Amino acid sequence: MEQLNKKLNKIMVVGKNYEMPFSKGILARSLTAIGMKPTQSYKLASEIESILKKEGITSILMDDLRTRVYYHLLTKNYDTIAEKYLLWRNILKKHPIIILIGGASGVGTSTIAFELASRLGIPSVMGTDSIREVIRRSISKDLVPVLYNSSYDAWKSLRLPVENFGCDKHIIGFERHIEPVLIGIEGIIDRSLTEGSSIIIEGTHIVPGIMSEKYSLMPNIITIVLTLSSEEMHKQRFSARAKVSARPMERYIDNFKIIRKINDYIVENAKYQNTPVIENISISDSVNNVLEIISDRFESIENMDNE
Ligand SMILES: Nc1ncnc2c1ncn2[C@@H]1O[C@H](COP(=O)(O)OP(=O)(O)O)[C@@H](O)[C@H]1O
Ligand SMILES: O=C(O)[C@@H](COP(=O)(O)O)OP(=O)(O)O
Repeated sequence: MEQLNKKLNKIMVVGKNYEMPFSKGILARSLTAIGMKPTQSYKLASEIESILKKEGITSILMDDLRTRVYYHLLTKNYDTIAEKYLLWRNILKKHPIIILIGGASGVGTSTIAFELASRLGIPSVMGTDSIREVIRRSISKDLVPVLYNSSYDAWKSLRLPVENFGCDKHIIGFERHIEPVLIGIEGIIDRSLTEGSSIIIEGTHIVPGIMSEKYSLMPNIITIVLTLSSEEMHKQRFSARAKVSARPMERYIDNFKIIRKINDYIVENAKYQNTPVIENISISDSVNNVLEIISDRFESIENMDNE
């Protein structure tokens, strides 16, 4: 095998449970995640690859690769980045990180989730609309009709006449709609914690304060809410999405007032729960904001070891 790797000029990176070919892209993204400019990250990753090849290495342990990256950063005078790199790698290695990204339809939860996953090397991203689809298969429409609507038109399936609801019927519909989905979300979180694997769960069904309280006490479960204060910008996101997916914008524009109400409701809950709220105007600013929030949690995540 080693001979073959040499012939193919391939370097295998060996982790605890898996091995994969060395990728400059993956290494560069992990450096970008801690604040290095993409061009510098890629240059550094290329330098490390050249050194490994020059030394005739065909297989390297993940831990050894980390150490090499750390020292290479030091030799290039990236001292702060080197320390940050070590800290991030140690945290991600020792603890599963569960990132929950909530926000009304169209504010950008899936976009930010995928971007974050790529930067952090988190292998799983799960949309709450997919979780909802699974739950739909196990709960009949007759039993929970609101589950079969979208978040913004669930109110149409409320059984009692709408005037019987003291509160806002759209919000009651939304709350009833997300409730069964929470069972699935919590199941996935529990499974990830038991397996020790990191995951990002995103979608409109993530509402601060509505999930079981035990999760808010775990520092490695990080909830973030995205919003757009500008209604105009929010509307434009639906048309942008319609251009690249099979989701027509009309449905969302027709229900826009209710979607905005859901946005305000999620943001209000977030503020009440001290959950960070990010204005998702620029993708890179939003991602950097989330990365900062995660690194602010490092100390408490590390302390989990001592409890
Ligand atoms: N920060 C951003 N800047 C510009 N466009 C964005 C940004 N975030 C998301 N988008 C775009 O907006 C649309 C809706 O985003 P999406 O992630 O599908 O929303 P959600 O998952 O919250 O419904 C997509 O076309 C996406 O590419
Ligand atoms: O229920 C909802 O608000 C959206 C959630 O999906 P995102 O827009 O958040 O991806 O799903 P829909 O039923 O419109 O397919």
